[in-house]
Amino acid sequence: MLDIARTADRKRLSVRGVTHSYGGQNAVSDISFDIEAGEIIALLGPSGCGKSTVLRAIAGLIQPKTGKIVLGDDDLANVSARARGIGMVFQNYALFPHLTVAENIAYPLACQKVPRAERNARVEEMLSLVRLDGYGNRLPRELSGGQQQRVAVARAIAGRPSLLLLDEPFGALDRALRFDLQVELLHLQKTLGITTLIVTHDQEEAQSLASRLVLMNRGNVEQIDSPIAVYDRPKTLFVNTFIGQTNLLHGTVAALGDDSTVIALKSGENLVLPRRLSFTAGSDVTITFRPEEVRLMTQPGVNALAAQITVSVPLGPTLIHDLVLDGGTGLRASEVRGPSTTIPEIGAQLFAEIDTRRCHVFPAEPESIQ
Ligand SMILES: Nc1ncnc2c1ncn2[C@@H]1O[C@H](COP(=O)(O)OP(=O)(O)OP(=O)(O)O)[C@@H](O)[C@H]1O
Repeated sequence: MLDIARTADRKRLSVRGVTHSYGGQNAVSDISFDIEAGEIIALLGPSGCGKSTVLRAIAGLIQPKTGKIVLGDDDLANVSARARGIGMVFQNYALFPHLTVAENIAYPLACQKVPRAERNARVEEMLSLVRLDGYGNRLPRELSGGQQQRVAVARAIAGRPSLLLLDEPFGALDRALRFDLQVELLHLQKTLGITTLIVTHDQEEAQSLASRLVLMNRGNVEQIDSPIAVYDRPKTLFVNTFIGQTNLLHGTVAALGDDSTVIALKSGENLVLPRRLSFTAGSDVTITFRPEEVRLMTQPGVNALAAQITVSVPLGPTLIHDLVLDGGTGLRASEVRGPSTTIPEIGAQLFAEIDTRRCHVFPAEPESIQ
C-alpha cells in the first residue's frame, strides 16, 4: 500500500448553517451539508450561486458571518487557514514558475518542516502517483496544461491533507484531457481515501466524480442527493432544468381522480398523469419530462401531442429530434438508434407521446402564468 494511503487521516466535514455576505448582500445563506470521511462530493450550480464562497469559508480564506464548520473533531472557527490541514487545487492555481516540479511539490512539505530525506521520498511518491516520474527537474513552463494541473494535485496532496478542495480544477483544459484527468483524480482519491469537495459548474464532471451532489442556486442549497436521484427525482424546477435536458410545458390542473390527474395544456390538449397530484384543481403548473421520455408516433393517442419535426440529428448511438407543437412550443425527443431506425423528414407531422409516469410537476413560476 502507498505510504500516503497508510497515513491518510480520514475525516468527516460538517458544514452547518453557513451564511456569508459581501458588503451587506448575502452571497450564501444557511448552507448545510456533510461529507463523510473518504467521500467525494461536488458543489454544483450556475455562475455566481456561491460555490467558491462556501469553499473559501471551509479553507479559512474568509470568516463566515454565521455557521459552523467542523473537520473531524475540530471546529475550524478556531483554526487558522494554514493549520487546517486542507489541500487545495484551483483552476489557475499557478505553480511557482521559478521552482522545478519537484520543488513545487516539496513546497508545502518544507513549510511543514518535513526533513529533507523524507521530503524527497514524498516528492518521488507524488510524481509516480500523478504519472510524472522523471519530470521532477522540469520547470512548469516545460509542461503541458494537463501535466501542470497534475503537479498542482500532487502539491495539494503531498502534505497529507485531511480534506482536498478542488475549485474548477480542470476548467481550463480541453474536453478529452479533462476526462482523462477526472478518471485519474477519481482513481487517486479512491486510493488515498481523502475526503474531497470539488466545486464545478460542469454537471457531467460533477456526476462522473462525485457520490453525491450539493446543488446550489442563488446562495441556497436546493438538493443534496446522488447523481441518479438528482436526475430522476429533482426536488425543484431549478434542479430539474439544471441537470440534464428537460422539456417544459405549462398548464392547469383540470381534474383530480383517485389515481390520476388531468392537466390542461395551454395548447388546449390534455395530459393524463397516472397519479393524484397534491395540487388543487385550477392550479397553474409546469410539467417537465426528459427527451428520452418522448416517443414519436404516427397515429394520435392518449398523451400524444401533435407535433412537427424541425430537425433530426444523429449523435452517435442516439437520434435527437427537435419538434414544434401546434401551439408553437419547442420539444426535444431522443431515441436509441437501431439498424432499422429511419430519420424522419423535416416538417413531418407526428405525435409526441409523453411517458406521463415519469413526468414531474412543479408549481408554475410567476413569469410562466399568463
Ligand atoms: N470578494 C467579493 N466581493 C463582493 N462580492 C463578491 C465577492 N466574491 C463573490 N462575490 C459575489 O458573491 C456571489 C457568489 O460568488 P461566488 O464566487 O461564491 O460564486 P460561484 O458560484 O463560485 O461563481 P463562479 O462559478 O462564477 O465562480 C456572487 O454574486 C458574487 O458576485
